[in-house]
Amino acid sequence: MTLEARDVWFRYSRTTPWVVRGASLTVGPGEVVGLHGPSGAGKSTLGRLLAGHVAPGRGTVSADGRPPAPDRRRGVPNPVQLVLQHAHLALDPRWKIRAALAEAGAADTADLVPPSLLDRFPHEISGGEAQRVALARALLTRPRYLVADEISASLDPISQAEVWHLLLATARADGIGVLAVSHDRPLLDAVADRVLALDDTTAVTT
Ligand SMILES: Nc1ncnc2c1ncn2[C@@H]1O[C@H](COP(=O)(O)OP(=O)(O)OP(=O)(O)O)[C@@H](O)[C@H]1O
Repeated sequence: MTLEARDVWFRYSRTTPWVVRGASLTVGPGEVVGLHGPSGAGKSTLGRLLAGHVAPGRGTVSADGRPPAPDRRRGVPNPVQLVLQHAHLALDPRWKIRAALAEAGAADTADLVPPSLLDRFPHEISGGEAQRVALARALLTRPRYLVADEISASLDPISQAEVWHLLLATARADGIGVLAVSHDRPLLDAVADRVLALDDTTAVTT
């Protein structure tokens, strides 16, 4: 039972260079793996591949042995959820927070989102609060794995700590495997069980 990329290659079109070149990594249930590397090395692209938002040109991606994808026929969400840096962009500006969470099947959000936020629109909450909502929405789908791509890069230190506390406490309690993508090596050292480097030429190394 793992989230796994095996010798994955990806390019955005047939005429452009490969941006992920033979990357392999695993994330186990309840494990927090950091992914670090220079700008443009392909970290976000690898995160999108692991969440099934794009398909590899070569190699395979699997979550507990299956391609990461929602089962729409049965109404089962994607077991791999992706949370990104700019949370406001992930929230529909026309929907109040309560509705955004309800769409994710949220019955009880009390532990994840302060009730005072529920009747506000996304433009009426801060960046840190929006990231908390985006994270809550992903967690409420009860994922097996979560790819957290620079989720705290735009936040002040207090909001950053709150978002990571929420994520790590839930991941530990529910056995969710986390791939934490960041430029911030000290952050990864603080939150991850192990940190991998995606260098700008080839694959993931420890
Ligand atoms: N939608 C896209 N279409 C074409 N090329 C893209 C697209 N998204 C990313 N790229 C290119 O793919 C390469 C890898 O980008 P990616 O965002 O995965 O790197 P990264 O390691 O996450 O970078 P950063 O740390 O700066 O966010 C870059 O050269 C980028 O310009």
